[in-house]
Amino acid sequence: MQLLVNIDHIATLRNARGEGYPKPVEAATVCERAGASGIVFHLRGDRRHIRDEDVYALKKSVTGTLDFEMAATDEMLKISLDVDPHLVTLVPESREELTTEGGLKMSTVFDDFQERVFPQYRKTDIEISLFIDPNKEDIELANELGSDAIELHTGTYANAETPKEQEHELERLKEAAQLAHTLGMKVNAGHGLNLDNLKPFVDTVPHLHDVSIGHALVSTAIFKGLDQTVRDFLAIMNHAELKENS
Ligand SMILES: CC(=O)[C@@H](O)[C@H](O)COP(=O)(O)O
Ligand SMILES: NCC(=O)COP(=O)(O)O
Repeated sequence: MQLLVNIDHIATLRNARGEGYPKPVEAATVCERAGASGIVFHLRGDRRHIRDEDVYALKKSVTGTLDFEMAATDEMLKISLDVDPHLVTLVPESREELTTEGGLKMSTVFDDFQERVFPQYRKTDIEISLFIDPNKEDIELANELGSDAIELHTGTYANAETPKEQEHELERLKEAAQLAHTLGMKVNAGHGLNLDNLKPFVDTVPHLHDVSIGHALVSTAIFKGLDQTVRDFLAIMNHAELKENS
């Protein structure tokens, strides 16, 4: 299981004053030195946080996995093909949302992805991951498309208000991970994970490959420092992995 740190909100802070700091690329270096296996960024159509120049700077400096999250627009396809990250994670996106609000509706995007999107990446080594909700139909359609990976949207779990709801969401995520793994896809996950909800998640959900964490990690880092915070998230993930392998 790998921790990929999403550094979008380092850019949010940088953009708040336009002084050029903190630099996402410097944050990425600290995260990798602290043990993160890679970096995620979401280049939004409205460029509200990460900007094109950040993407190219990250491509130069990140040594581990570089995960380019994006909506599957022609503009983003072109940039991602030029940048050549290890992984693209396709997500739904709307300008009005504060953050990604749900997974891709695979039945809606299937034909377009099959005809326009997948063929362009299939000429490259870039792996494709689809950000989807933990349900059978979306996972099966992701597999039918030939996706390398899915990223399970953990937001509903993260926002669960009662232990019962949380348990229900964990069960859905567990079944979804098992199905995707059985079908031969990598299982990634992320959205809304924090130091409180990460442990039950990694203790319950099997076959996790990349777990991407951003907003809560960057927020915690304000108090604890980025290096220590990455180590604290990693400790939870490594402990779960040791338990699984023992
Ligand atoms: C796909 C996902 O769950 C998040 O990474 C989200 O895309 C982050 O975007 P924001 O940083 O704009 O919330
Ligand atoms: N893909 C999910 C991600 O990169 C991080 O999401 P969040 O922790 O910022 O909600």
